[in-house]
Amino acid sequence: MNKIEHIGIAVKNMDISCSLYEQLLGAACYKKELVASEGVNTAFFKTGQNKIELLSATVADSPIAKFLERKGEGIHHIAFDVEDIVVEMDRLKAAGFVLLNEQPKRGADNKLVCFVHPKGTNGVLVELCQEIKA
Ligand SMILES: CC[C@H](C(=O)O)C(=O)SCCNC(=O)CCNC(=O)[C@H](O)C(C)(C)COP(=O)(O)OP(=O)(O)OC[C@H]1O[C@@H](n2cnc3c(N)ncnc32)[C@H](O)[C@@H]1OP(=O)(O)O
Ligand SMILES: [Co+2]
Repeated sequence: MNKIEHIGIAVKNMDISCSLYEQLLGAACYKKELVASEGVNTAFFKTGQNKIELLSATVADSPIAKFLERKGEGIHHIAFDVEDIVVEMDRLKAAGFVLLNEQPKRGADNKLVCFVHPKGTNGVLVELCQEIKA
């Protein structure tokens, strides 16, 4: 795991939260992206080496919608940057962690991603991110 790639924050209203985080961080959102496969709209902010990812739900039956229903707005996941996501997935599987997708899947911001079940990480949803090189 190279570094924290982003911290994912679940929000109810993307426009309101984007304005709030632009004020809070003193930085404009540099990318907004729909990830239909996850039922999310995302908005990214750069904070030095790391990023903040705001996530709002586009469909009722989606991870973010369910999270908001259960827990309300707040930190949803921590994403780590990895060199080779398949190598890391194999390492974590061998170590007994439960992966939520068998194969890397397309995430936002030009990444391949995989999620680790929070049950095995002290209740923290962890995401692995590998940059898709041109
Ligand atoms: C990929 C695009 C973008 C990117 O960065 O590129 C994203 O980050 S998209 C982010 C949204 N997508 C995901 O989160 C995919 C992975 N998540 C899942 O597969 C599910 O959300 C899962 C399996 C974590 C939970 O789904 P489930 O249907 O089981 O939800 P429940 O509400 O029944 O919860 C079960 C159990 O898990 C706890 N839980 C749920 N979400 C979280 C969370 N974010 N952090 C910590 N714990 C979480 C929930 O509290 C329940 O625990 P229990 O003890 O049973 O109450
Ligand atoms: Co994420």
